[in-house]
Amino acid sequence: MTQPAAEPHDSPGRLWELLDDGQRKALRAEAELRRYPAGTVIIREGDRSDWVLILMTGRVKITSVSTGGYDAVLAVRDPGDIIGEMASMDGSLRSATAIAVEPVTGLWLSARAFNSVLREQPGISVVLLRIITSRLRYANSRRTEFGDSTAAERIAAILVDLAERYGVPVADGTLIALKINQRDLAGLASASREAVARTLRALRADGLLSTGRQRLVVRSLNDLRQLAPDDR
Ligand SMILES: Nc1ncnc2c1ncn2[C@@H]1O[C@@H]2COP(=O)(O)O[C@H]2[C@H]1O
Repeated sequence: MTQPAAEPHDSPGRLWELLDDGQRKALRAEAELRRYPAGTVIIREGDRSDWVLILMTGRVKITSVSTGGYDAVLAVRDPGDIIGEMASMDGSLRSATAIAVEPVTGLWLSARAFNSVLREQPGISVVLLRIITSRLRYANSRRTEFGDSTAAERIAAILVDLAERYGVPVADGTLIALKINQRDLAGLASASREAVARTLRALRADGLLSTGRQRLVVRSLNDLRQLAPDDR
């Protein structure tokens, strides 16, 4: 799989890429390398556990049980990102579930070791703060952008985001190089599965998208952008 594109929405970037050599060395000194096969539930929502994983290879999807009772995808985390920092920093239960979409390797640190490195290297905390601030900004913008939008517009916005982050040029457009199903799209767009199926059908009919088994090709990113809510 190709390297992910930079995150949209002015993200500061991924933790590992933002650290200097000394900061990386301090984390590495306290870490164990752990591996998780594709499909592993690495973190389970509601569990009481406290450790972090800095992803070195493989992607992870972050899901949370929605009011409808199914798992809604909140985000996809890429190599360089950290997961598990929330419970490790505030001692609360795990806020979401993290599932390996691909085989994952990462640097694992207990919360105690992680917090002690943060105390020794306050620069890492500053980077983390920037990342968490950007996540809140993104959540806020999603709420306002998505507030008045239709399900079809939200789905279009999510497809644009995914194509920008994970797009690989192919003969007929931009392939979203990420295993994602209609249920995942529904979670990301806060839409029903029926709305996703209907919207994908309409986009296919309009020649904006082609779909196969877990294969999505955006045929015209510009046209799709026109359908997404305005202030993206
Ligand atoms: N909205 C989100 N965007 C990205 N990552 C998240 C989001 N919500 C939760 N997570 C990650 O999922 C993890 C679940 O365990 P924690 O609550 O310890 O820490 C959480 C974060 O690392």
